Amino acid sequence: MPRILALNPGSNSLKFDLVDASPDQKIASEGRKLLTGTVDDIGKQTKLIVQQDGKTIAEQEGDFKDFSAATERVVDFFQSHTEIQNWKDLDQAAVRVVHGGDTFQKAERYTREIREEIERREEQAPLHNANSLKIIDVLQRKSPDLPVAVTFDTAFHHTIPEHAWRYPIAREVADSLGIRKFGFHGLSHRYMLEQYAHLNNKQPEDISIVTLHLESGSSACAIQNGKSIDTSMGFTPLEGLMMGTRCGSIDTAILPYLAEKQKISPEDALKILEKKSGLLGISGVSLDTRILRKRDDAASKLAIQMFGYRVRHFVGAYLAILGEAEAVVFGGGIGENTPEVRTEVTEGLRGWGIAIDQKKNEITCAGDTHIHNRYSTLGAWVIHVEEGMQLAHECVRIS
Ligand SMILES: Nc1ncnc2c1ncn2[C@@H]1O[C@H](COP(=O)(O)OP(=O)(O)O)[C@@H](O)[C@H]1O
Ligand SMILES: CC(=O)OP(=O)(O)O
Ligand SMILES: [Mg+2]
Repeated sequence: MPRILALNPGSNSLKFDLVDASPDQKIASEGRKLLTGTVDDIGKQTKLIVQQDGKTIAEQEGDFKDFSAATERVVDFFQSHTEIQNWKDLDQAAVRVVHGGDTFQKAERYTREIREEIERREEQAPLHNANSLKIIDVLQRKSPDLPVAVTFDTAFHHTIPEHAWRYPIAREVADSLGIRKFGFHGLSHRYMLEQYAHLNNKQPEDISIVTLHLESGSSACAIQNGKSIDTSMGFTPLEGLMMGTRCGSIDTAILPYLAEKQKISPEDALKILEKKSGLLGISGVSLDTRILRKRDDAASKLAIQMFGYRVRHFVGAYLAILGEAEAVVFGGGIGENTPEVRTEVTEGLRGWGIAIDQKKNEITCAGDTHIHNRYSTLGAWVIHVEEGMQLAHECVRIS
């Protein structure tokens, strides 16, 4: 089986997985994850952590000032731990790219032309696209013969119909500037769909569900008959749900008002919405629900309550858009590990038929499971999203 190093630059972290994946496998979870690792809080003095079968096998402190420095250390780790992984046995690197616009519908072999497309979208994904290129540059410098493939968050959403991807703003202006909804986190929404179908012995094309990718960056997706028909992120990954540091959807008139009143540029005003808002901005403490859920102060409680409220708002909208749906699926660091958020979301959906088994909801489950009880007519599931396995799955087919 081809051995793939999957690299996933998030807004805040670099995640990586070493995966054996077969071009014949039907879904990502059929692959085998050999190692997994993260460098969290890039830009700070932080740690590279590598795990094998749930056990930490390496922990290295360092100054990971950017994604290039983090990737260097990841490659160094693999090249120096030949007992775990002989670098020469590696068949491919698979790199997540957040913004591929409407150009890409599947994974691609990395080329100069692909690089230009990624660069063209940098402005619209300022926390992401440039970092994918930094990763690729380091890989190509340190290992020039290693084939590199890329896959795009936007690809899964190319099925969204025009009435949903078009913003209700002047057509000529929007079309001349390419302003439209693209949607992101496609790897994760596709993973949740295919895993849900697998667990329920169904084909993805027979599934209509709402998937929720909830972590530092968060988004919801309405999936009808196996296709994305709407998603909460838009032209950029700022729209939609409240996130770790991003505000999500707000009145657009706030941006110029903020700039004028604070005597700052629109770019600096945007930075407040991108980096100083969300869970961090409301709690004043942290973007991390692991910290917030243990705190008793009103601001931390409000942050979690608002986060859940806004997720519920989108779930309600997407159930209405779908007309018929069989489940709501929670995934991502927050979706998988924060029962308070799942309660906040599902309590309000009792009228739609969701009935939760509170015990199941409280325990952090290791595997994928449903958290509804037997009276529930709408399912509620927690699926542990493996974006790295999905990356490997999508890229192995082009090698
Ligand atoms: N065990 C946990 N308990 C509660 N919240 C968690 C846990 N793990 C992760 N989270 C939440 O998920 C966020 C990070 O998610 P993570 O999956 O590491 O990805 P990313 O950096 O891509 O957003 C954290 O900031 C925190 O809010
Ligand atoms: C698109 C996006 O916001 O990605 P992430 O959640 O990995 O930062
Ligand atoms: Mg992420």
